Amino acid sequence: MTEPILQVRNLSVSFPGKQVLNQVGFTLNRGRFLCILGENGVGKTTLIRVILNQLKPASGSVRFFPSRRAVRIGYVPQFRNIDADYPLSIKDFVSLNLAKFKWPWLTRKERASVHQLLIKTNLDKIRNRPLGKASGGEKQRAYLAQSLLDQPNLLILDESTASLDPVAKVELLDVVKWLNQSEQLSVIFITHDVPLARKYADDYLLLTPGHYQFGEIGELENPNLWGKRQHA
Ligand SMILES: Nc1ncnc2c1ncn2[C@@H]1O[C@H](COP(=O)(O)OP(=O)(O)OP(=O)(O)O)[C@@H](O)[C@H]1O
Repeated sequence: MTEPILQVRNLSVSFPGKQVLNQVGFTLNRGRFLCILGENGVGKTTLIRVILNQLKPASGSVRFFPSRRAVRIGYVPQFRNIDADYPLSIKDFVSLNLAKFKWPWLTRKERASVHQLLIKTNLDKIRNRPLGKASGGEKQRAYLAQSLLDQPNLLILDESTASLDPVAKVELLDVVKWLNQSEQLSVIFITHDVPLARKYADDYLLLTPGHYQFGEIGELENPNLWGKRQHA
């Protein structure tokens, strides 16, 4: 086992009239791929918001190792469609997050790092295509490339494969898994897709109302994520 990068302990979150997370705890070790599973409304996004320090928990703690400063977090959101007439090329979209305070153009070093990211995410051949004309999977890989610009060591994918077709899901997650293994990138992947979690994750955190399970993915019994909703 490697050392931890993130440790969550006894985390509870309540909204008016509703407890969402109850004493949740888990450890993400460096270079591990963790998937967070759970039915709609159980608190997956809430947990991520606490980890990103956007929400204060009622109790419990979130610790980063060796320090908060040493952990750079990349975030890939849920798929959002982009208008077909969105004009920026894939390359320019990926470069958007570079802080261009002084010069509007990219330095040689910045161009090289964007170039590398386009190769890593299999977008280099279509780098000049307008993002609006790209497929759903290509758009999502462009978000992934953009999130990698700051060289994160923790990547959070927030239902990023939802609404992609099976081939596009695999293309995205193959890149993430390759980065996870070759660069020791730690990954948190929120998904409803249990087979996909089994294919890519090392560890799982299953949130259920009032409870949770955490362990290695091989120990996960088939959760009925939809049972409650279907019978409600
Ligand atoms: N700011 C808020 N104020 C009040 N209730 C909230 C707030 N944020 C989230 N909730 C509620 O907390 C619960 C958990 O929401 P959350 O978005 O974390 O669930 P989730 O597991 O990510 O769901 P999904 O799979 O549908 O995205 C939901 O019932 C939601 O309505």
